[in-house]
Amino acid sequence: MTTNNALDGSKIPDIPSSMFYVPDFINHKEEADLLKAIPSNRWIQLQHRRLQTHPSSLSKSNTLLGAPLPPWLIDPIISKFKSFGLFSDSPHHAPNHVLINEYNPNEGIMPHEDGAAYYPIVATVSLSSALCLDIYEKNHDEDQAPVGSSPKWRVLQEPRSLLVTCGSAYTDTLHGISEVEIDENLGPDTVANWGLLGDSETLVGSGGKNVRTTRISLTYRDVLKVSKIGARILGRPRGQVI
Ligand SMILES: O=C(O)CCC(=O)C(=O)O
Ligand SMILES: [Fe+2]
Repeated sequence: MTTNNALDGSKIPDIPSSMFYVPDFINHKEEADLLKAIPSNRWIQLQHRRLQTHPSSLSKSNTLLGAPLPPWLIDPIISKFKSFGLFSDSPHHAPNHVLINEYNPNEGIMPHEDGAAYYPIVATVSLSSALCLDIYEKNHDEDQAPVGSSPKWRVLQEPRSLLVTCGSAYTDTLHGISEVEIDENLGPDTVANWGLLGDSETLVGSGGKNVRTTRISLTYRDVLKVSKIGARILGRPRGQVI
């Protein structure tokens, strides 16, 4: 991945190349504005979290119906990505799709990979609460984490932080969030991005525990296949699109 060196000091050590962690990527006001802008009528309730998709969910053939993202998902976040050179190598040179996940304490997501519908880079902005993202080495035979296996690495995502996953971290690992109320045993030897955290002192003060509150994540991606059918219906001259 090319960036304009802005992420040079943010690479998480030990994890396969590459994951980058940036604390305080957005400020408190930007966080509050985003939380207010998330529409309350777009949530889809899943068993262990709720989810919304912008501009829309992918079709069965992993195609996105081309449409702009809403302005509140573009500014300030995508503008900041540009200043880091993020997505400059991806086919559309910017993310075109955002999943918003909300987890209450005790909720999470099973170990999985994000897969081939997307260019292999995902940028995650966390809001409201910290929690640990667990990273597993992929079992190449089964394309899944061995049942009952424990994570090889843990990444603590603080509110307002950015986590970028690309390259073999995207293709050769799985990620998940455990269904616990408290992330425990957090310290320099157990948290891969410990040295990059914005506030490790509070964690030390609380005996290495993070008591979760409701956390929202915005995951930005570039969907490879985009259908221009919307533009065609609107009557653009033939031959101009696709
Ligand atoms: O909430 C997160 O940080 C991870 C979400 C995730 O893995 C996904 O939406 O694919
Ligand atoms: Fe994921």
